[in-house]
Formats: sequence, C-alpha cells, structure tokens
Amino acid sequence: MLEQDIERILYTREDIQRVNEKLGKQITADYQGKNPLMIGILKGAIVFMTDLIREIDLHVEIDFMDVSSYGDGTISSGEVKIIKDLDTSVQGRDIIIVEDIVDTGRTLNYLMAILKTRQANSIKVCTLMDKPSRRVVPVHSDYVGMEVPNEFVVGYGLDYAERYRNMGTIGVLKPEIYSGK
Ligand SMILES: O=P(O)(O)OC[C@H]1O[C@H](OP(=O)(O)OP(=O)(O)O)[C@H](O)[C@@H]1O
Ligand code: HPA
Repeated sequence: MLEQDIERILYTREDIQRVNEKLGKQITADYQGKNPLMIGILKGAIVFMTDLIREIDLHVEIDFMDVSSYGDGTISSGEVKIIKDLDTSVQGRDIIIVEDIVDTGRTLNYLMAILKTRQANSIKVCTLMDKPSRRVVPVHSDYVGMEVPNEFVVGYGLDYAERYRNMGTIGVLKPEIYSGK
C-alpha cells in the first residue's frame, strides 16, 4: 500500500541490510575495547539505529536527542533547537551520532557544536544517507551508508508529512504526492 505512492525505489530492503552490515563491521573494528554511546537523532534515525546496533558486535549504549528546525515545518529557517536532550552524560565517552540523512548539514552542524562543549572523549558521525548536493554548512561524516541524489527520499525512518517512516524500502515519491519541501 505505501509503495503505491512511490515513483522509484532507490534502495531495497536487501540493499539497506547490506549497508547496515558493512557499517556495523566498520564500527565493530574501529571501536575494539571501547563501549561507544550511540546517539540517535529522532525521529528519522530510529529505524536505521535499531537495525545498525544489531550489526555491531560490541557493548554499545544508546541514547536519543531530538532537534527541530524553527519555522512552519516546510521551509526551514535554518535555525535549530533542542526538543529532547540526552539522558546520559557524554563526558569521557566515545560517542557516535546516528543520523538517517545529512542534507543541508544544519542539524549535524548544530549537534556537533553542542556536543563538542560536553567533554566527550571522541565524537564521530554515522549516517545512513548523505545528500552532498544540498549542503549549506560543511560537515563531516565518518561512516556513510550511501550517497543519494538531490531528491526527496522517504521510507526506512524518513518521512514526508510524518508518513512513510514505516516503509521498509527507500524511494522517491510520485510528484502528485510530493508537493515540494
Ligand atoms: O542536514 P539537514 O538539512 O539539517 O537535514 C537532516 C535532518 O533532517 C531530518 O530530520 P527532520 O528535522 O526532518 O526531523 P525528523 O527526523 O523527526 O523527521 C533528518 O532526520 C536529519 O536529522
Ligand atoms: O530527503 C529527505 N527526506 C526526508 N527527510 C529529509 N530531511 C532532510 N532531507 C530529507
């Protein structure tokens, strides 16, 4: 039913699973002997994060942050605010920010600025998707699942008007459904 609104599927469930396995192996290798704190950025990253952590063969802890753009929800003003902060102290911790997508870079830039003030031992970023063609603020991601074209994608946690987060694939909406963002 959900996929009836999709014009083109970019990533199948199998594609996504392969990417998660690859990222999980990289993180497992890079954090040997460590106990990273994985910080999922609500809400989009939740589906990716729950699959990713099961591909990591280490003791990891998880926590969540929610940040939101000011404005009317369709046209971003470029300002970001904290909606939900962490429950865990990051002091001395190896933290990995988990994002579903890095688009303009504004969200990640803001998060990095905040987290850098909190004395973590290390801060890295893992994003399922990167859309570098849309970048407004330069940001660096240490682990990138896939680079996506300049199109608005939905599914696997990513929404359009809060819909499609529960679609198992990632795709581009039909133009009659997607009216522009
Ligand atoms: O690089 P940027 O242009 O800042 O965009 C990336 C952010 O936008 C999306 O979140 P959104 O604010 O839509 O919230 P959601 O995850 O709750 O859907 C996505 O999950 C990233 O956090
Ligand atoms: O392509 C996208 N899809 C859904 N949410 C998003 N937030 C930033 N870019 C996107």
